[in-house]
Amino acid sequence: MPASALISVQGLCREFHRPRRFDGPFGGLRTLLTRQHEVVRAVRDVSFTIEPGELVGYIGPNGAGKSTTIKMLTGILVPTSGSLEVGGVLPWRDRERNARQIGVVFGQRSQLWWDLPLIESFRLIGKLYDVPTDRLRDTVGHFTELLGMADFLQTPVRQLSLGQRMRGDLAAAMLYGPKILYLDEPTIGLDIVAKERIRDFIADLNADRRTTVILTTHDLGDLERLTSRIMLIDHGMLLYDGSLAALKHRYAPYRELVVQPADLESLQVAGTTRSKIEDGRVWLRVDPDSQQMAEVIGRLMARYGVADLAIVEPDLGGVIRQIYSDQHVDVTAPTAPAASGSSDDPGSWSGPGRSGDRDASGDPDSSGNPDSSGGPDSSGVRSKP
Ligand SMILES: Nc1ncnc2c1ncn2[C@@H]1O[C@H](COP(=O)(O)OP(=O)(O)OP(=O)(O)O)[C@@H](O)[C@H]1O
Repeated sequence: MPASALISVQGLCREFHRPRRFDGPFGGLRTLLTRQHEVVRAVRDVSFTIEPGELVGYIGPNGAGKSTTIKMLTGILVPTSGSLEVGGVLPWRDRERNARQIGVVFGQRSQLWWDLPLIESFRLIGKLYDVPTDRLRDTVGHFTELLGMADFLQTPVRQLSLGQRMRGDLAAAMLYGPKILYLDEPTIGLDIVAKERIRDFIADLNADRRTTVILTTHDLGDLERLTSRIMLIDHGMLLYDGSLAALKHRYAPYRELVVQPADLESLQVAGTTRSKIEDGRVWLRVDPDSQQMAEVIGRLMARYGVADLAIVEPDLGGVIRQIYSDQHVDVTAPTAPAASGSSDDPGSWSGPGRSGDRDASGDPDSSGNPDSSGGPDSSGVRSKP
């Protein structure tokens, strides 16, 4: 692990065993009688390191393995194999020490006391984490201002709106000054104003306190606003680790000019291809590596009367949709020979490789299988090149 890394994950695997379900007329009965199990490889041979102060977007479609990874990082789940270290601690072995250095916010669940006023939850958390009274008061005051919580500090948590509760959860997770913040869908279900407030708060924490943030989200606005590094997981495998800009460039290596010309039909501009015509406007695709945008615009303006013109960045939503829909992987056994991936700089793409240390361990999670060790992944996988 690099000497400077705060989080180091090597060959991390996590499997779950679940009953095999049969379809068809007697499927239910067969499921019940056969009691066969299948192995779900929720996380397969994932490796990465995160430096102090990074703000990383951990993304992937539903069921990709994001929450399972976060649960291992927070010590809730024991890895089937591989190794992970967070601030010098093995999270699943030393959960208490790990808990002191991390804050966790799950968008769908609250960590606050449901029946207590929000401020009382804060006080309790301060006590649990031995925060000196003065410091707690200052921190609560500061967060109350930043997150606009003054109006509902005395309100029982069960009466808070989703946006208010989320602000409370975020503040609670940071009251004791953890160096790492795990955020699982922190803006889910919020209106645009509430989202912005939460994003600003996260950005400030990262900038002012150098809090390391690992953000799991399906909201592309969160990614655009907050993250420069993206780790993309699908079917349990880390497929991409690199900058957001490189990801866009790989999948949408073009810019678009949106033009409202006087004469729609005759518009032909050298160095561009038409990608769309809608509402009297034409979308012209330009490859910025081979064409100077200024020259293309110059050619366009010289020949045509143009009422309106805009330059459009590649749409991250389209990029991500394309990546997700390109994956063809079966997450469950049986297995087939592996294909290997390759890397790109600055972002790297990877397929499955060999897992790291075998480290089969006991498992507090009822759905896990203590006997299942990971080991080299031999699943049939087609991954991004
Ligand atoms: N306790 C469990 N028992 C059995 N299978 C599980 C368990 N937890 C997760 N899985 C399976 O592991 C895989 C990864 O799930 P995980 O919750 O990590 O995905 P995710 O990327 O967080 O998805 P989402 O975006 O929908 O929250 C899925 O196939 C899921 O069904």
